[in-house]
Amino acid sequence: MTFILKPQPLTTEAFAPFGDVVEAGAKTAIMINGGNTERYDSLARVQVENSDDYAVINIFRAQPRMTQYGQRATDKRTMQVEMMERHPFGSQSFQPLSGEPYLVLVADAVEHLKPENLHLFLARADQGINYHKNTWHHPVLGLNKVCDFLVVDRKGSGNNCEEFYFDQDQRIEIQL
Ligand SMILES: NC(=O)N[C@@H](O)C(=O)O
Ligand code: NI
Repeated sequence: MTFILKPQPLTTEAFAPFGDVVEAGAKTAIMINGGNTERYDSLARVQVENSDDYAVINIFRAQPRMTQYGQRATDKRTMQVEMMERHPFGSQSFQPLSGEPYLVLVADAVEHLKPENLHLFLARADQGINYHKNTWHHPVLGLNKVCDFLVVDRKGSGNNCEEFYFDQDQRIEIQL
């Protein structure tokens, strides 16, 4: 039996158990620079675990996964979900740079993931996300074309990436 995942719109409220939505207008702006600029302040915090950890700024260039999984006869686009990961020592944020929507797949904070623990969101091109420390998520999911993301996450000692693989006989599909 295949477990089908359909995306819901990304909103601050729906995503709150997993992290923050980083978008202008999510909060009232502070006028700065003599009224020239709106500052949407502290939309998210960079979480690091240890005193000698530090935050880094990266760019991820993500290949579109849905296209990689080809087109069905019904012209639905599909992708199989095989694994999830989490970062126990820090948050991880993704801000799209390519003007494209993208998918965000997260899961409830349980140790043995089941398909029903998964939650799929469709993010607009003007919405970023910040996974809180230890939030289960799928590696970045570009949608329509190669997409760049500005990524802020934690650097430091220890293994900051824990993976969970679903049983091979458990087929889980994203369908659009
Ligand atoms: N591995 C890595 O840096 N990327 C993942 O953490 C991801 O969420 O895409
Ligand atoms: Ni990650």
